[in-house]
Amino acid sequence: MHFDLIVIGSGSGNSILTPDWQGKKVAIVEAGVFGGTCLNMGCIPTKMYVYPSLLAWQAGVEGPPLGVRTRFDGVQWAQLRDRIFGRIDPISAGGRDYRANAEHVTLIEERVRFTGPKTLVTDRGSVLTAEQIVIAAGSAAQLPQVPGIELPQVHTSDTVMRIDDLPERVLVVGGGVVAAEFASLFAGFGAAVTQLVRGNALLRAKDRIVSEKFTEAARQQWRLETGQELHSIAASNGPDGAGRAVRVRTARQTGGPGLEEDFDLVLVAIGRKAATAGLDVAAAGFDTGPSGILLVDEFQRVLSAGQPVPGVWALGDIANDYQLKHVANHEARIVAHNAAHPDDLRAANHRAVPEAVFSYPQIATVGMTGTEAAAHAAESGVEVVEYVQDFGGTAYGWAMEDRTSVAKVIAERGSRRLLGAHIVGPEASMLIQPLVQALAFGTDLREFSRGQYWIHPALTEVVENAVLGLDLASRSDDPL
Ligand SMILES: Cc1cc2nc3c(=O)[nH]c(=O)nc-3n(C[C@H](O)[C@H](O)[C@H](O)COP(=O)(O)OP(=O)(O)OC[C@H]3O[C@@H](n4cnc5c(N)ncnc54)[C@H](O)[C@@H]3O)c2cc1C
Ligand SMILES: NC(=O)c1ccc[n+]([C@@H]2O[C@H](COP(=O)([O-])OP(=O)(O)OC[C@H]3O[C@@H](n4cnc5c(N)ncnc54)[C@H](O)[C@@H]3O)[C@@H](O)[C@H]2O)c1
Repeated sequence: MHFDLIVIGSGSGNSILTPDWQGKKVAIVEAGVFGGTCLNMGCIPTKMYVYPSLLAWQAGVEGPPLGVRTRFDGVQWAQLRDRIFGRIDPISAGGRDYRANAEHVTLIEERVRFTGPKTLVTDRGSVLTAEQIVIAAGSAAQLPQVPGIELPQVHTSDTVMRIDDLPERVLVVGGGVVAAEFASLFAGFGAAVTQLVRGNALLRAKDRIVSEKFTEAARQQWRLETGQELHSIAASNGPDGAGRAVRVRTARQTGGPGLEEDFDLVLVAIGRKAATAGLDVAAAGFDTGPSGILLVDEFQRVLSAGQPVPGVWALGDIANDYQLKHVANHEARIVAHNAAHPDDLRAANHRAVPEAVFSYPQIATVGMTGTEAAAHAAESGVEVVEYVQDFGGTAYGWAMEDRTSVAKVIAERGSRRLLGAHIVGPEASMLIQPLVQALAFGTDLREFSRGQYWIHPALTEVVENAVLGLDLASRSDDPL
């Protein structure tokens, strides 16, 4: 079968099919659930669990110290799950039906792999060719190769949100973003959570203040086991793993005995890998980077031996290491334009990519970490300044009786431009947005802090004061 356009992947790839393709022959290939990761097993269901779990956590933990008699009385997990997927599943099914019934679109529900730069073969052996191909096949959760990993009590984020009951004892393996969100939400609902990490801190890729603050908060909310690796998992209740619990053994990095303990559920969250191997992109001769992503140029054209392959585009988790939905969506908008207007190419913009972790506490970051800013200063000779503002030092922070949350900002002194921002605390994902804007548009931070009103006594005063706290005066007679 020959097409004008084939899109592989129905996550952000689904949005490539703009009215520009009306009347053309288009195929969309989806081997899994229509709508991709974010809708079905990623951003959306996780946040639909995180929000009620946060309410539970606040009722149990935040109310009483403020003098309010709140308490958490338990969660009706199955009801919550059914509400979440009762909303999501029809959206996925509706999206699928819309494409399946569109006259100019062929929906191919099979796994495909490349046999040449513009030739694909499906699992059942159909050969597909196209004038243009958009690769939006995303990434997949990784599993460690340890005995027992196939037991039904072992989950990744793909399956864990569909379970029937809140487990009593949860082991979360990994120290990244997925682990942070699930450890928080399970603990918020009252499960006994143990988190197992190889290193000695969580979210280690982030700015030091984020990693330190979150590691400290995690220790207070659940049990954190550091310096250990998963060694094996076995059914603890019956030889076939059909029993309720599993016996987990860990190996200590420093030697010596690890844990040997029963858990009702193990969630493995040790990273996601671009889906390039399953697509056999090597057969097409496409370039891949160290993490396995497809290499693309600024117009999202796939590279082969360093050169763009005409008419082959890639976007989202398969083509960048951010692994974020807003990045996949941005790249999809770029590809949608470029594939339809090859003589008027637009470049993708990856300048100020923010990320939020919807854990307790919430985290949001944008731009350089302190370490990256120090390297930037050493390389360029510019003076870099940073300031950490406690939430507790602002009026709303007093209202919240907050004693742990912080906003750290990093800037260039001479140019008064923001380099990075890192927030750990309530509403971090929203508080970061004015700083994302300042970074994206290169706003002069004096203008940023003094050229606009900041609502008093809103929590945004944390951001205002963080920027005011930076020593941006280039001379002593040049204060903010
Ligand atoms: C638990 C979790 C929570 C997340 N939360 C957030 C969040 O809060 N905010 C955020 O910004 N990001 C979040 N993300 C990341 C976000 O989900 C991804 O960055 C985004 O979904 C990537 O979109 P994509 O279109 O590149 O890929 P996907 O949406 O994964 O789509 C790729 C599709 O391609 C299909 N496919 C793959 N290979 C083949 C093949 N060979 N043949 C046919 N079809 C194939 C797959 O079945 C899949 O449906 C989260 C991820 C996870 C796992
Ligand atoms: N709120 C959000 O935006 C959000 C939420 C969830 C997921 N995501 C995206 O999904 C992606 C995947 O998340 P993730 O948490 O799985 O990956 P991650 O890269 O954030 O973290 C992986 C963790 O697993 C550890 N690890 C790696 N191999 C291991 C092994 N063999 N044994 C034990 N630990 C090991 C790493 O040291 C790291 O701590 C992220 O890159 C993120 O961008 C985003």
